Amino acid sequence: MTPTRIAVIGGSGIYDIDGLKDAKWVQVATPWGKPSDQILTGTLDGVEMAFLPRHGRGHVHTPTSVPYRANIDALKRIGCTDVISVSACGSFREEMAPGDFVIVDQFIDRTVNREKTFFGTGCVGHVSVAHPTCPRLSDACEAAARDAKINVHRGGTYLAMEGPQFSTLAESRMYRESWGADVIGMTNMPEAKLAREAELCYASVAMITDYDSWHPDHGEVDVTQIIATLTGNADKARNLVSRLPALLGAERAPCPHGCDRALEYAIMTAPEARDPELVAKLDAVAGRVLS
Ligand SMILES: CSC[C@H]1O[C@H](OP(=O)(O)O)[C@H](O)[C@@H]1O
Ligand SMILES: Nc1ncnc2[nH]cnc12
Repeated sequence: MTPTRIAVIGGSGIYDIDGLKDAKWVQVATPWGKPSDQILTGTLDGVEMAFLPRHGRGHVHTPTSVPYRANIDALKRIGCTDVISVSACGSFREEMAPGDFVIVDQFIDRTVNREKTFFGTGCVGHVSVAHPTCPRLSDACEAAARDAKINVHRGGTYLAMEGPQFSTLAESRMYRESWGADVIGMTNMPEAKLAREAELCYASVAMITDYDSWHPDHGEVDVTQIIATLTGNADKARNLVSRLPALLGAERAPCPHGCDRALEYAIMTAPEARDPELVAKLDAVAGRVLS
């Protein structure tokens, strides 16, 4: 058993969490640049917690400019073991209504303008993301949502788009009808891929704010409508997060799905061919297998 440290990455509308004991905002330096903001650390029910606002306090970063690699490195560097992403999303399903939460289990990555890996020339690694979210952590998120009386759907495919503009009507219909996506957002990729490379368990809680633009009765999505739904969603998300420490516990057994061992056989580059500079940058993310 090893100590649990739960990280929460807060999306649009969620810039802090309440109730942390010994709460302190800390700056974490990383070889991948500055994270989106300082990280709020503390304990909740005796479990170590870390909260990072994805867009920064004041919502400074666009979905494209979020420093995804620095964020995941920083969380790993301070000892986080589990990462829960809480994000605002549009829905492609009538039954996934604004105000509902979806515990996402698959992604379609349509982002094109982001750094998506910690690896590179001189240290090549390939991890599997066939199952990009952690079932154990997703179980805890689902249980927390049910305890908090949130209308929650287990499982769903999240289409990650580049943004920052919302989709055209033709794209919205294609994602829904041909591609089978359930929800749409702009940030869970490459975050989930990077969490896997960093051997972190990752779960995604999608908070539905709108029906994107496909729904004949709801017209096109706009930010005013999203913000109106976000306020209620943010309170529900805080309630969900407050229940996680009791469900996950202060000590954790190795992940039964292997998230914490994702790099075991992933690195292809022969030790003598590795770039020492890149290997040094990978100290937090891949130190377990590189040192
Ligand atoms: C405020 S609407 C669009 C914006 O909201 C979502 O952000 P996050 O995933 O961080 O909650 C969506 O992905 C867009 O970035
Ligand atoms: N419809 C939508 N498309 C993309 N990102 C979103 N975030 C919230 N609603 C969204």
